Amino acid sequence: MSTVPGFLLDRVTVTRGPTRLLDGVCARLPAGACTAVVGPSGAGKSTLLRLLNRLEDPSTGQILLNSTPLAELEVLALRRRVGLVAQQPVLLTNHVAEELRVGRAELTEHRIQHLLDLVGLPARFAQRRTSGLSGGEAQRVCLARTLAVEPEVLLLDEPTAALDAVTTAVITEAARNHTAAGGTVILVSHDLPLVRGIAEHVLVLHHGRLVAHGHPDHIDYLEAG
Ligand SMILES: Nc1ncnc2c1ncn2[C@@H]1O[C@H](COP(=O)(O)OP(=O)(O)OP(=O)(O)O)[C@@H](O)[C@H]1O
Repeated sequence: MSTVPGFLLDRVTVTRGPTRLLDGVCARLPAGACTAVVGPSGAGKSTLLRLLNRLEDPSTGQILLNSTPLAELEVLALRRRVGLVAQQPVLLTNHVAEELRVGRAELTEHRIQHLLDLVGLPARFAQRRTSGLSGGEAQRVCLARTLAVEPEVLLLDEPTAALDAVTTAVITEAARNHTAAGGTVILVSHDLPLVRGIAEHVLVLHHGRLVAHGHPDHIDYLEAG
């Protein structure tokens, strides 16, 4: 097998009972770029994303990261390299500063201030209780918590769905900054203007199958949106 930077999906199938959520998907998700995964509801987009940090495993086929099978990597170590920002923010602690230290206990005050700044939250938010945050603020804290671990890959699962314009702009900027710094972004989104704005590469799924891939300018699915 040749060395392929980024993820390589090799005939990946995911079955649940009689249902094929993904069906023989072969794809490359290049390192250092933003790849968007698009397609209609139920196409298997979130399932694909969840495979990339092993929240799920393929039923058959395999996934390689920089030519190493994910199955050979220790799961927690993989999740530090491949950070997920989910559609619904899930906060795990009572205070924002504590939340940012979930994956990196030694985070300094200075670094916490920097992370809050990156996600457009004022410094005083470090002392805020997580229970009082708005949906957009909670999503930005989740993004900061993921960035705190400095993952090489950022998985964004519908991160801007039903959020305010400021939060959407912050997440878009974070995705751009991540690839500009050499990192990899995999974005699942129904927001086709967002996809056109930040993705260099698009995968189109339909009924669990990869039906098109390439540059956003050459993807009919984006034109229809
Ligand atoms: N555990 C499961 N058992 C059976 N079917 C499942 C299971 N998990 C997901 N599905 C189904 O698999 C299909 C793919 O789900 P997935 O969440 O990956 O789609 P999606 O493309 O992300 O959809 P959306 O855009 O609506 O979020 C859906 O039809 C879903 O209902």
